[in-house]
Amino acid sequence: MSEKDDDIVIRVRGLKNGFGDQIVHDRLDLDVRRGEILGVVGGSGTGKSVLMRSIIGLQTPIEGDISVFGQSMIGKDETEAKNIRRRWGVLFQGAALFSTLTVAENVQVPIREFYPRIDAQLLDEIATYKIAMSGLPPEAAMKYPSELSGGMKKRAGIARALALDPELLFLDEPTAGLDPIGAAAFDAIVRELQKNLGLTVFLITHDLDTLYAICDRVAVLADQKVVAIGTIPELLALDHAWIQEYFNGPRGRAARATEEAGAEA
Ligand SMILES: Nc1ncnc2c1ncn2[C@@H]1O[C@H](COP(=O)(O)OP(=O)(O)OP(=O)(O)O)[C@@H](O)[C@H]1O
Repeated sequence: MSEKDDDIVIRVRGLKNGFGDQIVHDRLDLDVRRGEILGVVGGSGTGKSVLMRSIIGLQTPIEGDISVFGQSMIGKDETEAKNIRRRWGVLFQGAALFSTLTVAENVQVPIREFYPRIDAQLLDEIATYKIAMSGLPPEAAMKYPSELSGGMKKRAGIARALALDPELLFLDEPTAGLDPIGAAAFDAIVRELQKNLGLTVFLITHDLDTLYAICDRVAVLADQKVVAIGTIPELLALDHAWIQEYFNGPRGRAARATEEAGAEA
C-alpha cells in the first residue's frame, strides 16, 4: 500500500553523500511518518549524523532528493528554506548551547532570528514556558551552560529546539553521556512532548533502552543505505548480521528484558 504524501514528513530518495574518495551514502531511501518517533541506528561512522545534516540542509548531497513537509529541500532559495526551517527544531550532539548566553537567552536565539521585532516581555514569557516544558526548574533560566549538568544541558537544548513550536524534532544522540536514570527521564520527556504536541521525531541513538522505550520504528544504516526499517520485532525477524548482533547481543537482550519487565509491571 502506498502511503499518502501527507503522512510522510521526511522523504529521502536516492541520496548520495561523500567526502573526497569516501562515499558515506549511496542510493539511500528513507520515509519518516507523521507523528512517529523514528530511531536511527547504525555502527559508528555509518553516516547517521551526515544523514541528519543533509535533511536539515547543513550538508549538500552529491545526488538525490530530500523532501520535508512535502517540499523538496534541494535548490530552495534562502527565504523558502527559512520558512521550512522554522517548522523544525534540532538538538545537536552535546546540546551545542551558546556558552556566553544564559539558558533563557539560548532559547530566545531562534525566536529572535525569525521574529526580530518581538516584544521583550513576550520573549521572556515564551522562554520561561519552553524551559518548563523541558522539565528544567525555573531558576535554570538564568544559569549559563557551564553551570548545568549534562542532563540539564540536554533539557536546555530541547527547550531551545521547541522555541518555535516545531512540528518536527531532530535529536542527535540525546542520551549520550547521561546516567541511566537521567537517560530514562530524558526519554520520558521526549515521549511526553511527542504525545502532547503531536511531534514527529527523528532520533539518532546508540541507546538500546531508548529504542525500546520510546521509538515507534527504527531505521538501520549499514552499507551506505537504510538496510531495514520497522518495529523492533520486525527487525528482529530479519536475517541481517549487524541487526542480529545489535539487538540480540548482551546489551540488546538486557534492554529487551527491561522493557518486558516494565510492560508486565
Ligand atoms: N565534514 C566532514 N568532512 C569529512 N568527513 C566527514 C565529515 N563529516 C562526516 N565525515 C565522515 O563521514 C562518515 C560518517 O560520519 P557520521 O558522523 O555521520 O557518522 P555517525 O554514523 O553519526 O557516527 P557516530 O555513531 O560515531 O556518531 C565518517 O567516516 C566521518 O568521518
